[in-house]
Amino acid sequence: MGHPIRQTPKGDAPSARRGGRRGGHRGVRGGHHPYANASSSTAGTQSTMSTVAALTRPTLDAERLPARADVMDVKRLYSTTAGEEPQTFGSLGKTLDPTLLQALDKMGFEYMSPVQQKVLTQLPTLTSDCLVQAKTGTGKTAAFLLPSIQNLLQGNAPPRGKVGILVICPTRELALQIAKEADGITACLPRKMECHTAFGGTARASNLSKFLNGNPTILVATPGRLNDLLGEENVREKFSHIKTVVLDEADRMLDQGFAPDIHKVLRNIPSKQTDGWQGMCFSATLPEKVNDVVKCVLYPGYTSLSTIDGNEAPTIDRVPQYSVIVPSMTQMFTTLQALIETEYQQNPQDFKAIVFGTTANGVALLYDVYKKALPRFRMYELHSRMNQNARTRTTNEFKAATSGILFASDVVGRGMDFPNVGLVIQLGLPSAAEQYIHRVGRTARAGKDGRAVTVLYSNEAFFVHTNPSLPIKPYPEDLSSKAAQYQSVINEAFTQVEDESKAKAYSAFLGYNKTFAKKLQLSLPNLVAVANEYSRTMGCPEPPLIEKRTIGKMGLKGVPGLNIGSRREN
Ligand SMILES: Nc1ncnc2c1ncn2[C@@H]1O[C@H](COP(=O)(O)OP(=O)(O)OP(=O)(O)O)[C@@H](O)[C@H]1O
Repeated sequence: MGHPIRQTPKGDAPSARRGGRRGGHRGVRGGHHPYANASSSTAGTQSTMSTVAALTRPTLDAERLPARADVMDVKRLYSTTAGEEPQTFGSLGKTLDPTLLQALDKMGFEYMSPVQQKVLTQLPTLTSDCLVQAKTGTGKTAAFLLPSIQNLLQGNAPPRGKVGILVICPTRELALQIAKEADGITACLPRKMECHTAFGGTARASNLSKFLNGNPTILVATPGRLNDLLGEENVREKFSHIKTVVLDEADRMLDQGFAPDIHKVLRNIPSKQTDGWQGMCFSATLPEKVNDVVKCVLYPGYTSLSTIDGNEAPTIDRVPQYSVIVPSMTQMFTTLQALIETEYQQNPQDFKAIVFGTTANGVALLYDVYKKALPRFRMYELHSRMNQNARTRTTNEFKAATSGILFASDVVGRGMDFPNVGLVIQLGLPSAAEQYIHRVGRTARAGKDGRAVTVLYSNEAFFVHTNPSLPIKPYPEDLSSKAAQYQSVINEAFTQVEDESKAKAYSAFLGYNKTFAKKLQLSLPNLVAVANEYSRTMGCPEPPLIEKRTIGKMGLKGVPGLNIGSRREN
């Protein structure tokens, strides 16, 4: 990964709580904290400086200001099924600093969500280690930021220039989103608490220098760039007074893909055993196996909190979930078109949807074709083949959009909060139930309603049967005849899509499905036959060329039906 450590500008606010409680049940360093005790003259100076900073960086400030929540919806949402009203943050008494309460009020956070209430009232202390599970979109971000920030405010702030809270999360987009929420929560402190981000994709040097020369009390980072930076001695020194380490999307951060990176990070910051920092792990999905691996950040005896009943699927109850099973690859694109049209006709007002594809190149192709086939919608694409600027721009645009369709890969499958998405479509086999659940969670957030539809071809249909706890029902309408009517529209759209885009999608399709060939009950020649059917559906007269080396890497050497050759020479 490549990219920035970015400094967060934000405004300062008037009042401060003096002194404050001292927390910590084990060896947390105490000491003066710079946020709650600013004298009025210091606070005044800071305030003026921040105002200047804010004025000179208006765009950045606007980008990072959290939107106000819809209080009425949230009150209904956070009520218990027994009809009990949720508690307000104000009812917590002295648990939270008045400046944090003031900021929450500004953000429109009046009532605690169930996970926030559990964390703030049921943890033995705000610095206790915890493993926390709560459904998607129910406010886990504030649930880990509030106690960790409060801890700094009650006498445990690190010295100036040092990192106090490290949040590690899987994607760049999520890092920015978490940082924005941290900015919101700390917006009313008398003295600015800087939140920096570190993630791949943009200039390293300038951002590193901002981090080193700044005062990054909070750092939100993705593991790759964080490790890259931790290779530098002066960066490691910044972590000498770390108080809290949060793993957001903990099951993802500790799975095979990320775990080595996390372990490397942990080797480069003070040891938990000797330093006693607080560990917090949060996710909507915490499969059993996570319990074996969380010990790298949590002490034995850590507190487990969950807002999900034992056998319940961690998807939001308000989301009706459907599957559409398509008999063959040839109907995939027409069925998606019919589905979008049908859903739109049912809910035309502010139609805002996300369509997840299985691979980045597959998503790019979907975007290319539906831009032509569904011109009435504003289309967006978001995947790892785009540069970071384009990714950030699209993220911000789609967050702000009242309607439109985002074609996305899993870079935004977890954690991302796109307000008012009313429909999530998944096209192709989700790699695991957890991935399915997180994608569904991009809708019905913060009290809003939503629907989710998964479109699978027949060999992929096992996904529904092998995950019986997921409340997926057959789609209430047979879309086949409607789909057939869109054949010419799709064919025409494909004539306008570049061959290169088709070839990349074809290759990605082969690579992705090869890893699931057994589950799909496809022999390798049959897998290639399905991929070739996919390419014919895209209007390719013959299967796109695929390099010998790529075939070898995919483990498809010698499999009949492939068109071996180099696209570059042609
Ligand atoms: N107490 C609250 N009152 C009003 N809105 C809230 C409250 N807490 C969180 N929100 C809003 O709810 C939305 C979802 O919150 P958040 O992104 O933290 O959910 P999450 O549980 O982390 O979701 P995911 O599992 O997808 O990561 C955000 O827009 C957030 O600003």
